[in-house]
Amino acid sequence: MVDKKLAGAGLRGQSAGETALCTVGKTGSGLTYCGYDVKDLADNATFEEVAYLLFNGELPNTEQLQAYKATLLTLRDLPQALKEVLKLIPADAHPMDVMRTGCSFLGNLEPETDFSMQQQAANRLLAAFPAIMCFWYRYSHDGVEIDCVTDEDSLGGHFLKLLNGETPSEQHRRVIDVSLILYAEHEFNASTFTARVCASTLSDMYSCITGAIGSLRGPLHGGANEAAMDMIQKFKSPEDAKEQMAGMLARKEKIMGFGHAIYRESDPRNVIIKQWSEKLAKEHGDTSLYDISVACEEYMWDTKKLFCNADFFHASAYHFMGIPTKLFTPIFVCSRLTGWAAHVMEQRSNNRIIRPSADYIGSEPRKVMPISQR
Ligand SMILES: CC(=O)SCCNC(=O)CCNC(=O)[C@H](O)C(C)(C)COP(=O)(O)OP(=O)(O)OC[C@H]1O[C@@H](n2cnc3c(N)ncnc32)[C@H](O)[C@@H]1OP(=O)(O)O
Ligand SMILES: O=C([O-])CC(=O)C(=O)O
Repeated sequence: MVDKKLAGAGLRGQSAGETALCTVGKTGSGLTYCGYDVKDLADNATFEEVAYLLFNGELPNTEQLQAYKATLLTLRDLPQALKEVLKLIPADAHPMDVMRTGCSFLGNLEPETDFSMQQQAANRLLAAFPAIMCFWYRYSHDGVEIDCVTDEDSLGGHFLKLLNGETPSEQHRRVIDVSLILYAEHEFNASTFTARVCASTLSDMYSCITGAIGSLRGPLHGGANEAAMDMIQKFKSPEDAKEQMAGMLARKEKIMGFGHAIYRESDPRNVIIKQWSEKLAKEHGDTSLYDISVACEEYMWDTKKLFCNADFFHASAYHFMGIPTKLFTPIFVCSRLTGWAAHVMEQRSNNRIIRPSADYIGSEPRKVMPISQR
């Protein structure tokens, strides 16, 4: 993994602090959580183990994992007042706005009044996010008030069961788990940095996470998985994809799901989710969307040396699992909450308010003229 040459706008290449949580573009496949390669974790761990790792710095043993999952299990249901708020949000609302409101409102009901409650607040959001997303979605789209408690052992399985009302297959449970692992943490990305800036003012956990959701929402960040889906669905065939992408590039449009602020040659998460997308395509019985995605990948590399980031093959993978496109970025929230909260805790453990300087490019000093003379 070669480092991208980093310089210029967007604070690129400037260190904005220290972290023990993650490296991006440095060693191994290019992404590590607390020293573990993301591929190793995706192959050999579950999302709950990764959440525990990010919060504690070490992977859990069997007893610790069982205890952690048992804690999360008790925190999955939503307070009635939050359900009532979610019922007020219309079906055409942006689901990331729903997540933002859900997070913020829970912070009103169960505020983090003291930093000794930080792990509790993080656990609560981790356990409740799938229900916040699915309760709103099923109520606003199908008029169904779902039960927010399921017998699914994992958070990924819990989400799929809340969404579909039926027990997910082993393969779907595994894919969603891998996806949650891949999205969990990524150093000082825009949304995590938002959370850390907020934490540096000694604000509460819910405010930090609400702000981070707002940053993740944009199509240059987490919103790209949804935008990639909208794009590939418009392509009729691999040949059509290449033709249309040529037009987009000629018009200087950004191709969503490609490129990265740090990686230069590849995003290590892509190869993992791409393999799962291929498996799911075969299970689905129609591989055309996967074939179109592969054509996009080849075309972008051949013409622009741009590679798929984590978001691109997530689009087809989620689609093959029957997940509505509008829920793609909220799933990212359910996962990245672990990284965000771990960064908030790390910031608090050695805090100085984050307050950079700016290069002034405005007017020279001048006097206020009376309004009648302007
Ligand atoms: C999980 C995540 O958040 S991963 C990121 C998800 N976001 C996307 O997929 C959105 C599409 N991608 C992008 O907009 C960008 O690649 C970003 C925001 C991810 C990174 O931005 P930067 O670090 O500024 O990109 P970078 O410096 O590599 O850009 C180099 C050139 O490639 C172009 N470029 C980069 N990505 C793309 C793209 N996806 N489509 C078309 N052109 C692109 C840039 O416009 C730039 O061209 P220029 O020099 O003529 O201005
Ligand atoms: O690191 C970034 O800039 C964006 C990204 O891939 C992530 O947050 O997962």
